[in-house]
Amino acid sequence: MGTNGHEHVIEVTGLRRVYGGGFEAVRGIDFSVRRGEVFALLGTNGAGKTSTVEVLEGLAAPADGRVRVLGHDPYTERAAVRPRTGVMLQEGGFPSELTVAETARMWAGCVSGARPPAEVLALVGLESKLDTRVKQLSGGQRRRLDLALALLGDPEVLFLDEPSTGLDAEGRRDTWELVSGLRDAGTTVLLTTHYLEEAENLADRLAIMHEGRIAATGTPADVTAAQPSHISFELPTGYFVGDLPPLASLGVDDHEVHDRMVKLRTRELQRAATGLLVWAGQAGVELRRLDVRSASLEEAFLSIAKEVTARPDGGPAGATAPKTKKEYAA
Ligand SMILES: Nc1ncnc2c1ncn2[C@@H]1O[C@H](COP(=O)(O)OP(=O)(O)OP(=O)(O)O)[C@@H](O)[C@H]1O
Repeated sequence: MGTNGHEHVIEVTGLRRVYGGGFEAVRGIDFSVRRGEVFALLGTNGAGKTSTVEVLEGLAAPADGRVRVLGHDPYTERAAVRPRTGVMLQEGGFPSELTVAETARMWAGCVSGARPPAEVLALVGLESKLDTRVKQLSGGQRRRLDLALALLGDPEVLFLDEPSTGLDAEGRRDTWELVSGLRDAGTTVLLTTHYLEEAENLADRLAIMHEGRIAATGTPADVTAAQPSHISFELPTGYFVGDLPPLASLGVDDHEVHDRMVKLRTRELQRAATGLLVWAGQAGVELRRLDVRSASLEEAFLSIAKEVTARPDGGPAGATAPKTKKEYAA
């Protein structure tokens, strides 16, 4: 697709990434991100999110497949892509003796047409820490500094690897507001996160990665719609489950009963809830502790994660179990 109008500014086709020891961390994935969209990559630990984002950032070459950022190959055409993108790595490393203001000035020196450092530091709420040495910042404040530096070049595309890890609830909200504001101003954002609430709040579209593949993708609503909803209530006194209308006829997939609490799972929430309430109205009974709930992104995520654990080998599809990042670093 072209690079004007509603173009895809990030395009990933058949991407594979294989590490030195032969471990295939990314096993052929496809997705694209449109201009001005926030796209979230979610996944279990070791799913391959960072391995994917590093290729998009031009830090590593794919073993196979095609990746384009703003119409360019980010690895071989780094010079064309880098000035138009902002990158917040999972672990930013700064000289710890420099102050916040010095760090931002130093970074600005490496960016052509950089925004005034004080401006981006104010955007992330670090204006009162300008003279504080980096080593004296809290973990959350360092993440904010990371984000400020990613914004210095006023990027068209922003890569954020776990931007709110280590932030307190307020800091996380501030980051969400900042990212929403950037999106409203036309910035395309690709972020990885472990916070499902963050993806639900921020992402226009998302992909859930699992063992190097994309297990589910779409808008948060699309992804949750694929999961069953739940209805629970207490069986009225004197009634048995068999007294309820035939559950299959209400679109109920399965049910369980514990201590008179009935739990129904259905992909047709309205039909099931209506059938149940009409039955209760006609029978003249009250359904105590009634709870009707659509699936959440968390349920979608957990059901994908559960599929792994339920598999006979209980582990990743590859022959060798992946090592931790620390083991590789050792
Ligand atoms: N340098 C490396 N060499 C070999 N394997 C690696 C290397 N870095 C990561 N891996 C492996 O690749 C897989 C994917 O790692 P990656 O960091 O991309 O996952 P992630 O989804 O970002 O995980 P997390 O949520 O834990 O950050 C993991 O199994 C990891 O152990």
